Amino acid sequence: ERSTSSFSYSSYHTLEEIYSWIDNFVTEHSDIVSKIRIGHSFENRSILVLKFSTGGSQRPAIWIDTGIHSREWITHATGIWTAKKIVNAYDKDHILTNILNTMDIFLEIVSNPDGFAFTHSMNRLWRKNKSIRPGLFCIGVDLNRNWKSGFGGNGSNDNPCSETYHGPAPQSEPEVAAIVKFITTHGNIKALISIHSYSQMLMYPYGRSLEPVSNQEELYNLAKDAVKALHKVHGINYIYGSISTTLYVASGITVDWAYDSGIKYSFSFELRDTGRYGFLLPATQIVPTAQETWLALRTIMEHTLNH
Ligand SMILES: O=C(CO)C[C@@H](Cc1ccccc1)C(=O)O
Ligand SMILES: [Zn+2]
Repeated sequence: ERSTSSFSYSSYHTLEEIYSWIDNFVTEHSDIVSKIRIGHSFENRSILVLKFSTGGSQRPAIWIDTGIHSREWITHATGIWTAKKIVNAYDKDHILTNILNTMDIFLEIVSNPDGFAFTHSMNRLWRKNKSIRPGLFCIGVDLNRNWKSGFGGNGSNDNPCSETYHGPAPQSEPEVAAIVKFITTHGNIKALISIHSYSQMLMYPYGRSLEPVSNQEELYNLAKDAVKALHKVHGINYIYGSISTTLYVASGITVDWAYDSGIKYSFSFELRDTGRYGFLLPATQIVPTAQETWLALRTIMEHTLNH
């Protein structure tokens, strides 16, 4: 369709529908949003990032990614709703306006396009990307285990048939390499937020070890404030803490790499629910989930702006 006005923010969408929404959205809000192609997937789909900017150049920025695990459909849907919220809130919500008057926001909605297409066509519960390699008879690498930091450690698997297969080498996957290249080249990313589902958790590094990060106290208190803001909207409870102590040890993960690259405000969300529907969260919960998540995101972005 020609415009986003007929797009339903309370439904799940296919890859094609999301990519055409992105084009319409950028056209309709070209004063504040632009589209950047940061690379391509294993099956040669474009990897797209939305840039929200009110001026300047190379401003300090916030990175948000959703959909790195393709079956976590609530995360892409939340990313789309959040994009719309940002353009609607600018000049109306004073906290978001302050953020965007100083910082840029980068949002990658479909971080694993091949896996996402596969969840629509063949296997709704597919998690990994779709890379194949000679001699291996299982498909896909877990894109949340393919990062350099702690690569190959506990909580990742060297078996290509495993759901947490880390791949042959750090950043071996084009979907990960594209983000690393973008963030490293940009050089001024101050916060990274990688969004998963489900479990209702807000976590920070490290995943690879139980060792606390240097600013653990600050991240703990920020997570507490963010979770409190989230709870106010629909009464949903989140737990929070470091990944390894709150969930389990996981190595080669996005937020450990970000933190070790100097991004001191690195967080991972696990959105709704706690297991009743799991990855099959009903579409009726998309908007409520996105609304509450926005308050937590804004809290983290505001803190980043002020520190
Ligand atoms: O996706 C998950 C649910 O599908 C759980 C996530 C938990 C996690 C999230 C962020 C960092 C490390 C682990 C995972 O194992 O990669
Ligand atoms: Zn996940």
